[in-house]
Amino acid sequence: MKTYETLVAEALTVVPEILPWDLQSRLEQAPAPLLLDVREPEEYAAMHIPGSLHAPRGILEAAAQWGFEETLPELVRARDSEVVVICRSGRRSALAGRTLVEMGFKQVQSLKMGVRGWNDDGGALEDADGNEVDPELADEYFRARVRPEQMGP
Ligand SMILES: O=S(=O)([O-])[S-]
Repeated sequence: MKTYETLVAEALTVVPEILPWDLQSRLEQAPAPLLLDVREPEEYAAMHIPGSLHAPRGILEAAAQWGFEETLPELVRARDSEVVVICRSGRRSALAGRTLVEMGFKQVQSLKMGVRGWNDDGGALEDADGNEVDPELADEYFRARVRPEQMGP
């Protein structure tokens, strides 16, 4: 049996990470990498990095291939170029990144610390209407809320 942590650690052996401040500088150079947010729809709607494409992990494989209702042409076309996968804290993005690597994507990176780290580093976030999100509200939104019964025996 593998734990969540083990699965993420294994994924990170094939998916390099990029730090938020390095992504900020990377975005200043052309061509910019494709930013792919794989969080759930309500998470993306609440706040995301401006310009990021959204493909929840649950539909990632179909989004990354031609011929499906979920196909995202921009993502399929990025197979040979840089893709930075994004989630809240950098775990789901590692797992999703591994899937993309297995599907033949050549330059996949995972945003270390996710949108949470991006916000901590002063990166801009916007909501579903394109309004800028207050960094302090974002900080509160990203705070982990693990209930006692979720901690296990
Ligand atoms: O999976 S996660 O890093 O977004 S909490």
